[in-house]
Amino acid sequence: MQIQPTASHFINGAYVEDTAGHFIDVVYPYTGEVVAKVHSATPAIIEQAIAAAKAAQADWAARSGVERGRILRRAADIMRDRNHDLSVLETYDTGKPYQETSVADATSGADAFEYFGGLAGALTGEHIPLAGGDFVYTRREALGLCVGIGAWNYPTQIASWKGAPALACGNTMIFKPSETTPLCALKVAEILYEAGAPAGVYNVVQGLGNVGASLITDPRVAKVSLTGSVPTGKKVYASAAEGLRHVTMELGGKSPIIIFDDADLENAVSGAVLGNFYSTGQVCSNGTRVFVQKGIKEAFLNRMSERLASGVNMGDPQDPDTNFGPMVSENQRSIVQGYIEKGKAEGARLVHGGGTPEKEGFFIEPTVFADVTDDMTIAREEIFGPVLSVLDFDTEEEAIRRANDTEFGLAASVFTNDLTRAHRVSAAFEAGTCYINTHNLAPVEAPFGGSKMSGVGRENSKLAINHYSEMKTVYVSMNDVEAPF
Ligand SMILES: NC(=O)c1ccc[n+]([C@@H]2O[C@H](COP(=O)([O-])OP(=O)(O)OC[C@H]3O[C@@H](n4cnc5c(N)ncnc54)[C@H](O)[C@@H]3O)[C@@H](O)[C@H]2O)c1
Ligand SMILES: O=CCc1c[nH]cn1
Repeated sequence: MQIQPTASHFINGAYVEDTAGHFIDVVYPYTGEVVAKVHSATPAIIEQAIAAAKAAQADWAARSGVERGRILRRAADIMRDRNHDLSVLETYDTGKPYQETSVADATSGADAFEYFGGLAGALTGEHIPLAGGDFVYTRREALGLCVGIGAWNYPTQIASWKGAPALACGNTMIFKPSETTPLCALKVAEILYEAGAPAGVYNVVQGLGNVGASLITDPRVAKVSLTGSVPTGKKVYASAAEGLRHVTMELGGKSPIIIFDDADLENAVSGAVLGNFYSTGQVCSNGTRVFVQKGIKEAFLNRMSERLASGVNMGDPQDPDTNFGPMVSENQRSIVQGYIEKGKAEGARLVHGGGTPEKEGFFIEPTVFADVTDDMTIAREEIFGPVLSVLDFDTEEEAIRRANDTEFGLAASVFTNDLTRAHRVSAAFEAGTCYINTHNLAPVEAPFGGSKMSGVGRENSKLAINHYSEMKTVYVSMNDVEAPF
């Protein structure tokens, strides 16, 4: 399988290159080897992409929703047919195990194109009757040229979650992947074009933050959707505000999982595993502050340690038996190591892991701390790695107050067998995406996004349509015009 892309950028239906742009190395996190190289976009490439996406938009929006939807659904079918190759590529790009990528990445992207492809033909305005026979009708219209900017943890999913609703509504898109994982979005662009999306409708340009910044300040751009960290979100939101552009901000988190004494222990451990160690802990909605009620705490810690000791298979991410891969980069591994050292220094009790195995690749062991207090750095800052912190509590009121005591508000979950408590706690959470007796699922049918500093707007579900379109009001008079003079 070829890992090196045909060229760095995909613009106007073709791969394009400008070797004047500096090199970005694509490093395979399992071996540390450079497996591909792309060039960062030059000002000429950025201009080419903006001009192409702008020129393509009117014709794309003028097509019927059914036609746009058919193309998106065809793209979904191609993605599913190529799931194996796309998953292998996702694993090279990120280091996530093929066991995960083969069920969670291209499949999630295909779900987005299928779902929004299905909705495209059903997008309508409404008719509003008024006094005297006058009426208003509304037209749901595309915003225009949208820019998507991605993080490195889910490159195919992010490129698709932004592209699918944008294109369904009649917008065109320029997507800039993370410089750490530049490969997968190119495949999404290639597939959309093959499925029948006209040239210029979905484009990909490579680069670091400066390329993203140039895209979002161009007056031809109507909207920016970022998936990234809170510090980047603040900068991008501020730049977008200069031009009063629409925004979606999918940012970081420090989400709580609350486990009550009456919870099913095995399910609670499974939820905490999913919420801390899936994708080697590199998931935005991870529940890294695990509040465990005192009566179940020791049983929870024992079972978690047993499951980690017997269940984790760390190794070659392309091996389908591997279920725990390396961190995405050496830099991310050293950030996580720094947090583990802080956890120890600030007095948390290391219950499991904490080390870096003697093997090639940017591996770090799944790590569990107990006796974590609310003021410790590992309980306050997003780590974005496989580090689970257990904090114990006595009462429901206390757990909710402490769970909400964070600037973030991405996700939250509660594990209990008490039905009314489950809904009461979910209502009290200050978070955009809540779970009862599970964690971290993100089906395309459900809104996904954050409250507080974790973001603005929602991806997925019918709500995403509102973030990629706007309503035009048309007032129709059926009467003579009354004027004062
Ligand atoms: N809420 C979500 O849905 C979600 C999903 C995945 C990841 N994330 C978050 O993403 C972060 C990890 O990803 P990361 O390290 O790639 O994030 P990051 O903020 O460093 O970078 C994200 C993207 O923004 C670009 N960028 C950086 N500075 C920019 C600027 N000034 N203008 C425009 N673009 C700029 C980067 O090149 C990259 O493509 C974590 O905080 C994680 O929680 C959130
Ligand atoms: O990384 C954040 C988005 C996500 C959550 N679950 C799967 N993808």
